[in-house]
Amino acid sequence: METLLKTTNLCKSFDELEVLRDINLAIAPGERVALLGPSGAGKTTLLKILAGLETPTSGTVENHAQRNAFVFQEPRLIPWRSVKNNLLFVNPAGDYKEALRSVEMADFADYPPADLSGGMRQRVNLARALITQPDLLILDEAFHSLDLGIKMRLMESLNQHWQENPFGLLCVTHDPKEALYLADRIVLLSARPASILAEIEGRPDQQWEITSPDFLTRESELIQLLSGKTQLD
Ligand SMILES: Nc1ncnc2c1ncn2[C@@H]1O[C@H](COP(=O)(O)OP(=O)(O)OP(=O)(O)O)[C@@H](O)[C@H]1O
Repeated sequence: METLLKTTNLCKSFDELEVLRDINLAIAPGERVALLGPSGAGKTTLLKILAGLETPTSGTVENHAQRNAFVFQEPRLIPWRSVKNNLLFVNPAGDYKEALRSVEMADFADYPPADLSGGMRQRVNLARALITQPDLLILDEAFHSLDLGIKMRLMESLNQHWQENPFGLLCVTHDPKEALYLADRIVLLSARPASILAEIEGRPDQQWEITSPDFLTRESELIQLLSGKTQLD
């Protein structure tokens, strides 16, 4: 299998605190993977290692992506630039209008980030990642404080972007709905120290509807699995 991103026996401890244990994760070009795990398990730490913001205690990361885009939990917009100029800063030739439209922020191009709500800043953060046309997009709870309606529409929009130009996606979430909707494959993590418990199928095809009986059945199975009511095979 051609690999876009691969971790081998990745381990991380902060002094005595063991956070990641032997994470072996591989993502192929154009593949979408969700990391689903309990709060405090070590998911953000894993993404920070992938972004080069933390060093692993042991193990390796291979990243073959040409253009990586990271969306971290807290928006990291440049405060003195308008929304539009935050996007043009990362890609001066990019279509900022289209990027803002896809996150329903087209009317706010000239706003400074300080005049937006937290959820709006999160959406601009996502637009800023999309405008770089990444071949690897890494999302850390990118939709966490958004209401269900906008969350669904943004996930649909992300899906559209992917269909037009498939990119590798690694998204970290607590939300089974998000994992099932966005990802082809779901990696379940244990509580800290995070290790991989299981890998299960996510979205089966492009026709997958979030309100279909099939989706709801899978969602409830996943919730049971996460709450420990079902044994993994
Ligand atoms: N720089 C650091 N120094 C010491 N401990 C840290 C550091 N960064 C994270 N930790 C600890 O590592 C553990 C995992 O944190 P992390 O943020 O990776 O979890 P998470 O799975 O992303 O959580 P959540 O889903 O709640 O965001 C926590 O116990 C946290 O306190």
